[in-house]
Amino acid sequence: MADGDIVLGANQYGKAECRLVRVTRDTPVHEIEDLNVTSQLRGEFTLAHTAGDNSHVVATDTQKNTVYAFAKERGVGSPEEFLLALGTHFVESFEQVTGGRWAAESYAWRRITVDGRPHDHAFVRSGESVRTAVVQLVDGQAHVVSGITGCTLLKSTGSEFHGFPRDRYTTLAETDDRVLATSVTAWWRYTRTDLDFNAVHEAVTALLLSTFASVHSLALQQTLFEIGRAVLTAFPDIAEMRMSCPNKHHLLVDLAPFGLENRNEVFHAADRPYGLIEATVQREGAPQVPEAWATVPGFC
Ligand SMILES: O=c1[nH]c(=O)c2[nH]c(=O)[nH]c2[nH]1
Repeated sequence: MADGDIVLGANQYGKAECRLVRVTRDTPVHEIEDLNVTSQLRGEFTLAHTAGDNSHVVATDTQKNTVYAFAKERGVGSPEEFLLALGTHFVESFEQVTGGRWAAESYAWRRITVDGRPHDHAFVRSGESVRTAVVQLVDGQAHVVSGITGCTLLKSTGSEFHGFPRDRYTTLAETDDRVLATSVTAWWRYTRTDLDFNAVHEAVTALLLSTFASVHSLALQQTLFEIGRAVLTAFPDIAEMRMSCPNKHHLLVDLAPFGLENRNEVFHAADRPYGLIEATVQREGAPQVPEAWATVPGFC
């Protein structure tokens, strides 16, 4: 190959956003699992790009069909297990597939209550956030990163912000009582693939919420770190946690022109611009695994 030749770099391909609803109807009490699954293969696909030779190309249509067939044959169970099964299948079935990325969002439903009783087969979309998972197979190693997105939280007190530097452009008043609101996107990386992912996900989410509520916040940065610290302390199988949180500013409305006092009661919920606070919380000295994060959107 001569210097200056044009060659193919990193690539992956697959079917994005396979919307999958699995109904488990072995008894009159049905269960539903609702996912949006993306499958992307990596491996030896050079000739498909450079010569139009598709002999290695597992069609994206086949990848989509596999998602639905697996839902029938093995069920979902948890998004993480489902994605691990998909990835393992493609790597083991096709020599040219050396790895890939399998991702899912999952949406929660709860039963509709009728006459005080949960209905057998009628549901209402619920959930305060969307659950997310990314499984990657890289050099024979499985990386599992789970998370939540769109989890909107608010504290009406118990939040301060002061002590920041002031220069000629600073107008923000110091405060020892403000509204703190955010929409959490969080990801955490597991060190194992044989966990009860549903149970751990529920427990991590509950701990995230309770820590947000109970930490007396001196800044959103501090709240994020405390959430990460709580999660890593409680779950030894989680190696690190990343969070991306807009600071959804609630601006005190000046009611003085109307002769009214505003004692932290009336706010303008501003939508932009917003502070954007992002942080990783990790165990000191633990090995870094950048390949697990490379395709998780929005993180440095
Ligand atoms: O929690 C906060 N962190 C900041 O960095 C910041 N900056 C700002 O203007 N308000 C806030 N609030």
